[in-house]
Amino acid sequence: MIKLNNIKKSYHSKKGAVEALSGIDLDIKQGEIFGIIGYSGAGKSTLIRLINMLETPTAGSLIVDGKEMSSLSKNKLREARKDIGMIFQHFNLLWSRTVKGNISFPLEVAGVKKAERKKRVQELIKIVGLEGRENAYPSQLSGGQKQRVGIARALANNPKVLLCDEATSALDPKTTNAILDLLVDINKKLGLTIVMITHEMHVVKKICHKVAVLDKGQIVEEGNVLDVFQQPKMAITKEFVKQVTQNDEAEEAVDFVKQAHPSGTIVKLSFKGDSANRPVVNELFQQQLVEINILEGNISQTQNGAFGTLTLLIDGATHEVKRAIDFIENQGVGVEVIQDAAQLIS
Ligand SMILES: Nc1ncnc2c1ncn2[C@@H]1O[C@H](COP(=O)(O)OP(=O)(O)OP(=O)(O)O)[C@@H](O)[C@H]1O
Repeated sequence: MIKLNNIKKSYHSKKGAVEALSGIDLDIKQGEIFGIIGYSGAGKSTLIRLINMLETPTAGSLIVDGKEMSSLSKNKLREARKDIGMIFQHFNLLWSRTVKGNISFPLEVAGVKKAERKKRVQELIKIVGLEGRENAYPSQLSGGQKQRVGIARALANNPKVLLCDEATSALDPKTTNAILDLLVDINKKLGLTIVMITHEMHVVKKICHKVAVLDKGQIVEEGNVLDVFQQPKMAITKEFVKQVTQNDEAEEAVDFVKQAHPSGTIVKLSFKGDSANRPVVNELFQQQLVEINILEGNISQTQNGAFGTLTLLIDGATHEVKRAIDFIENQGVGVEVIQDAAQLIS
């Protein structure tokens, strides 16, 4: 649905040229929710604004729904943009228009007749859950409701792609989750391709199928969300993953146990997909060949399945500890030895 091939973008400022994007390749498939994560200044806004040609690339090819965007005439580009909706961090609503009026606006611009417009606005209000708020002005709405208006407006002309520019960054965690649930719902019901830029890994974890990590104008890592969470390769990706997996209190507890039980073996298990649902530890308990203490654990749900970690203190004869770890690994569970009292790794 969206293909970027060696896309570059430079800005010229008084201080000289700034290369915001230096050779981006991306292939976003129809119906995917694709997250692009990066810190401030990484080039996220530039990248997302390129997809609907609010910015023009300095070099490279950009194909959306089979069309090379940079070679379209003004009229053709206007047409192509109808297939690409966009929502923003600060909603960008028209403050003098009601909810109805805001949602109706892109339909008016597209020349849709009044009766049809009215019907479509009602449909959109239902999709985004704003029934009863049709006549309210933006100043009378909560942040979440404002973003719902933004979403309805972006969907008005039945786009194929929805671009989300830090769409939940101005919202509290509960409202963020409600808006993310709505986006997943829309993706499923309408088969819409969604591209989100964000600096929050929670957003990626909750709704994206794939993720690309943007750093200094380059994609440094990309993949299926579950794979990236379980095996982040680059240091920057590890930092982002920690945003949702790090539990400082649990780490302190593990440090305490390490000192208190220097003769125990501590292992961190990582579960992914199906292995997260297997009663591996229960089976070890039942075998009664080693002593097991659970030190910490967590599980997260992504659009590609569950992943989680469990830290165990295992005590017993060396060969039994080794057997227990082999057993765990044979169940498709990752094992990282944190304290190697049984000298498993020689
Ligand atoms: N219009 C512009 N003129 C000059 N430089 C620009 C312009 N827009 C962006 N830049 C520069 O390009 C780089 C990437 O900016 P961009 O806004 O795309 O990053 P970002 O990841 O979206 O960051 P943020 O989250 O802070 O908006 C930055 O160095 C920025 O200063």
